[in-house]
Amino acid sequence: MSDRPHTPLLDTVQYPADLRKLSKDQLPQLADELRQEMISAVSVTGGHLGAGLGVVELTVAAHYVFDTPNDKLIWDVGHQAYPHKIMTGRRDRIRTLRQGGGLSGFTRRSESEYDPFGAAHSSTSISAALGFAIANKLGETPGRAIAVIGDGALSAGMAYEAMNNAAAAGNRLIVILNDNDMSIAPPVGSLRNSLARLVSSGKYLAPRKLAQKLARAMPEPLHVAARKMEEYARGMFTGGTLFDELGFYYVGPVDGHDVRALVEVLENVRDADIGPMLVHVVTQKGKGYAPAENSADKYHGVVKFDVVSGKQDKGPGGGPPAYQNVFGETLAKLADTDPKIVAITAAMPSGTGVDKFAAKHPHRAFDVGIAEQHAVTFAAGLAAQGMRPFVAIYSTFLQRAYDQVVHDVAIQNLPVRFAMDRAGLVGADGATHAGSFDLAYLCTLPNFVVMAPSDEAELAHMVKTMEVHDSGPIAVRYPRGEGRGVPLPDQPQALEIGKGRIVREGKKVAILSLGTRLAEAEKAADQLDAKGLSTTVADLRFAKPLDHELIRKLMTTHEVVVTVEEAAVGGVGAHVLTLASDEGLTDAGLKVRTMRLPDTFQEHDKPEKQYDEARINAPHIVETVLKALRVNSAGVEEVRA
Ligand SMILES: Cc1ncc(C[n+]2csc(CCOP(=O)(O)OP(=O)(O)O)c2C)c(N)n1
Ligand SMILES: CC(=O)[C@@H](O)[C@H](O)COP(=O)(O)O
Ligand SMILES: [Mg+2]
Repeated sequence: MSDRPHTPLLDTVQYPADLRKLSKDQLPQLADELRQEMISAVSVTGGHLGAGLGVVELTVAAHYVFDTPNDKLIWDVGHQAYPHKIMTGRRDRIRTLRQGGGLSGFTRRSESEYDPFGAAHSSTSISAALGFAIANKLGETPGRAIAVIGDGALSAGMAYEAMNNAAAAGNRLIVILNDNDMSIAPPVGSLRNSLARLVSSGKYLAPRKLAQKLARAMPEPLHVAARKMEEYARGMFTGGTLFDELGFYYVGPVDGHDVRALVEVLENVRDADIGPMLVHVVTQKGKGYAPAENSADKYHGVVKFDVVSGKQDKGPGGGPPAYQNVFGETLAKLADTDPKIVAITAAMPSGTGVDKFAAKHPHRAFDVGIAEQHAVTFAAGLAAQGMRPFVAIYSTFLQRAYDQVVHDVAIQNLPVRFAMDRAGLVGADGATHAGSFDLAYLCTLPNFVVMAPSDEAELAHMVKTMEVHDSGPIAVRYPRGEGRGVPLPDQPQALEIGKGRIVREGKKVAILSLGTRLAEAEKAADQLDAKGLSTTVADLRFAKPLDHELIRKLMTTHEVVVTVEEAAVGGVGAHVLTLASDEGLTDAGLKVRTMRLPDTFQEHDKPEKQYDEARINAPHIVETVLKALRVNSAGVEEVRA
């Protein structure tokens, strides 16, 4: 059921200016209607549901109290910003979320003036907000910057780097910590315990008490007056929190679902002039929608679903396994007999398949939180001490740890194993999550081995290859989603490093494929053969080291060589061209064409459409070959001028 809810009050609010005309007593009803509208919208689009449900009241209160868009409200990650989008002039498009041509699933500067800073990778909000605040200070411009950051995102070092630096912003900077005691999975580490202690009394800070405390913190006359108040000194604010040490005035804990209390607390915070403040708001991920509240992941990310039952439209099931699960299960199996294997995830246990490993080997599985840099150097330390660490990180999130990859792993030639999931285009999450750059950023590093499987069985073999490769760093990249449906090997076999394979042999055209484009390469070869253009298809397997022998042979025996990969320029095509140039293979007139992702940040859409737009599907391979040969689509050679 996706019927639209009845929302009389919400219908009067298109922008925050409309919201500010309402009385505080009307806000709970508005929040209820906003929540219903969001559930209804996401039921037809899919997307990030639980996080947004948890911040409905916070969204209303923040826009009610602060002067957005002049005050800058910056949502960390942006996956919780759907209620914010509904309240900031985008309700008419909310049912296009994450669809081709529709609204982004995250905040985006190009989408609205109410999105002052784009996001999707976590833990950037405080730094960005500090930038706005300091710019206002230097420009003597009024306006605050408010960063809303989750407890999960607060596990990343960047958040502390920003806080450590924030004093200069004064009261222009406000951090709202949205503590729902959840990341995608339950949060981890000592920080979680520390936050739990702050909320452990079960009592929330009353706005009245906050007003008194803030008065005490203000300059002397007020301070003295406030000290005389009866309720002095026994409030919830304890001082001495980590945040105080970092120069913030800690306010909390505050009930994040009591919209009236939230408004009053934020009004007090807005009006206090005592330096940067951190408001600790306690919320529940999935709040107000029973199926989300009751599910283990709080409906962090969902596909379309039935609103009444909460049942998600996951299809019939029984299809090929997802790459992430092939990785996790293969590694778990190898670890049965290899006590040195350790698996590390940075807050993505299910997304990376590390949960499968953890189920069998809990003491050798580490979720380090959203801390990719730490994950990589932690693995480097493990490797230096003789362990076999596998760091499973989405390709896009590994970008954050590039210096650790170079400095801590590659330069020291340590055998850290990198499992890079979500390589290539990922669909609805769009450009921020596309794994486009890993080949470019890894293949240039001395010491690295870089692989890409063409199907799930190849992935199993590559995991085995990584296990036994103790002489230096090794990485494998594979896409989001299901495999091709090929049988998985009982005993994965280690591949010979730097050796590709011929999948089919021809004479005139050679397609060198890396990764799962192989299926498209084979389709293209069928079509080229049918036109009388006999085509070889090679599965390179290794982007680094390249199979020099294979490539040299194909380049000296074929008329056209086409490379194809699911990665940006600078990947395997670039390295094949470098090899060809180094060896003079193109000197005799060989035609080489490289097919790769375009030099643009592609918009969110269905992956198949994105690949079509990228022009690396079978028809595009055929077209590229025909153009290189100056042959028309009927296979007839064009007369050259
Ligand atoms: C650098 C980075 N690593 C991992 C992720 C994947 N990710 C997105 S949301 C999320 C959980 C964030 O938890 P929290 O900040 O508490 O927000 P909540 O979903 O609980 O509202 C994670 C791990 C990411 N977006 N960015
Ligand atoms: C917001 C975020 O970064 C994650 O929730 C991400 O959207 C998950 O992507 P997958 O669905 O590919 O695991
Ligand atoms: Mg959280």
